Amino acid sequence: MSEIAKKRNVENYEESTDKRSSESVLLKNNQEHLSKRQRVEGIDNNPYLAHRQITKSPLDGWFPGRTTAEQARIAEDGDINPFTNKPFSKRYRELLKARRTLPVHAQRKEFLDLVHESQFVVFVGETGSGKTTQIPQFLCYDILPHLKKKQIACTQPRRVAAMSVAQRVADEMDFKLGEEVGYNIRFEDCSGPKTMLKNRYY
Ligand SMILES: Nc1ncnc2c1ncn2[C@@H]1O[C@H](COP(=O)(O)OP(=O)(O)OP(=O)(O)O)[C@@H](O)[C@H]1O
Repeated sequence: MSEIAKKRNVENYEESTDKRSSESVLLKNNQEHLSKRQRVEGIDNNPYLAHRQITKSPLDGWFPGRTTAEQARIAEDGDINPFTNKPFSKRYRELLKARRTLPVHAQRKEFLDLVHESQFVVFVGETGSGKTTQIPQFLCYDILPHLKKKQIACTQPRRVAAMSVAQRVADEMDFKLGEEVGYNIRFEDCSGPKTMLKNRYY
């Protein structure tokens, strides 16, 4: 091989390694855009598939109406809101911590067992124990109404209660009021096509 040809080969080699190393930086950067979850899971680890945004829902493998308190606890503690597929906010985590101290949370398993085996359940609890704000959320995580466009209806004794409870539940579930959680009072309907939990006063 002549000296010139040798030199050209070396140049080509250097050029191609440079190209490869810049490609790998590019891929590395692309990977940084992936969520932590996608990076951890091997299936999504292929940077060439990053554009497909393959994400597993925290509700995968759940049977509506046959869920457990433990499944709900894990989903509530997760990174992603299973109803919106958006990351949970800091405010959500603060509210969740407070909610977990409410008496109804200690009986979530018992409540779900009763709901699964009965057509009607009469649930009695102390004032402030969490009946109004927590029970509808337990049902959302059990029935998964959004999957079949169902809606959980909660009747309220007053207009203001319907609005304020809806706002509180929307905050606790990390939703925007009027989207997944809404209310309906006479002449005012604050809900939308995604609404799965509605507080009503007539
Ligand atoms: N809008 C709100 N802002 C702050 N805290 C709230 C709000 N709504 C409810 N809470 C708190 O959440 C907890 C549970 O309230 P919730 O209304 O679910 O209880 P409850 O068992 O239905 O009470 P009641 O029998 O009086 O209706 C209570 O400690 C209450 O103070």
